[in-house]
Amino acid sequence: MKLQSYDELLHSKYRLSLLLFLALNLAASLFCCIPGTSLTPTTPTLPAIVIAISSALLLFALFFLSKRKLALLTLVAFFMGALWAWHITDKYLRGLYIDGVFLLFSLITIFFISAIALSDYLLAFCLHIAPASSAVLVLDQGEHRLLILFTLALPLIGFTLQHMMRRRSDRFTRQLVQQLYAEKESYSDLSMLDPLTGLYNRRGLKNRLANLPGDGTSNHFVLLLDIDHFKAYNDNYGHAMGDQALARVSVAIRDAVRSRDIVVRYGGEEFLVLLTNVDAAIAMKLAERIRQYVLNLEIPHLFNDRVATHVTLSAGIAPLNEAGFEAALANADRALYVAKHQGRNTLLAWENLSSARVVQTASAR
Ligand SMILES: Nc1nc2c(ncn2[C@@H]2O[C@H](COP(=O)(O)OP(=O)(O)OP(=O)(O)O)[C@@H](O)[C@H]2O)c(=O)[nH]1
Repeated sequence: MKLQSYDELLHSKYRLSLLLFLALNLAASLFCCIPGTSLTPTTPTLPAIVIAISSALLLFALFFLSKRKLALLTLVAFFMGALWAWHITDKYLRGLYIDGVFLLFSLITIFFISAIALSDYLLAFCLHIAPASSAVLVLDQGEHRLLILFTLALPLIGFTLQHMMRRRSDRFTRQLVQQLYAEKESYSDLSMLDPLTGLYNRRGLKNRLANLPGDGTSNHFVLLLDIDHFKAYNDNYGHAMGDQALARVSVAIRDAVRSRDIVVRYGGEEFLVLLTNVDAAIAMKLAERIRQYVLNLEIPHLFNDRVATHVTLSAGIAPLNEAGFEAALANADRALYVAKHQGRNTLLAWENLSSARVVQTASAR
């Protein structure tokens, strides 16, 4: 789950609470308005009618007009609470309910609506019950003060505690989602990197290829590089030294190209560089710079058979065109193959294969 979807979940919870709150207010106010359903045959009060109409209109608006988050709950809760207080006062002052049952019944109805719909929103909960509770306390004139206070205090304390617990668990869930998301990101980054060299692996290359910048007309080049006689290096200097040499060569390759070029450890001692948005001349210059940087490392390799006394590499380069990446890779591979056979420590362009012109041969042989 993304943080965004967690926020969407909270948003839909908010929306549902608002809908439920309005529906309960509508039902309760209709109960007060419809003749024969009320406790006494009096005409409906104006606030009850206003509650019914405004609840119905808001419900309609929320259902059909907007899916956006409208921060209405607190405002609507207070508005409805004030109307219910007015309704209770109006009815009570008509003198039909003098035994206190009406006040308690009204109070419990308001609490019921709040408890069902607003239990997650403490401010809205308090604002909804406050006007009616104050009205009931004033109208009762102290006759059932203890009973009313008990009816008020018990749910209020209960809901405050419940609200605090829910806030804690919401915070915890949000942190958890955030943490999981961050870990997922870093795992997916790690899975795209080669642990020895820190360069992209094939999975990383695939990912970068999928998000390659440019509009399709850009000039990209695939450069394939292979360390010369690396088996002999391993055999003579040991695998650990071989690893060190690979790491140093990787740094040299990375240093030789631009930050927008994509450097990949393509196989054991084979590297791939995707030179992006570059013309052929610059691509050749960058490729040659890699060859030179690796030579300049002066990693001793006395078994680099007739090539040099240091670690060297050979390279093939080919343009990435409409034929696609696999075709460019195959072309670069062919050029690399020929470069190896032409003596190694050599850079060969695929276009020059027919004439087998060596662009740069070993200057430091
Ligand atoms: N130390 C080390 N060696 C590796 C690693 N991956 C591949 N190799 C070695 O690289 C060597 C590649 O040898 P070959 O494919 O025969 O090629 P080469 O000896 O470089 O000869 P040419 O490519 O023809 O110049 C093998 O000995 C592999 O064991 C690695 O991660 N660490």
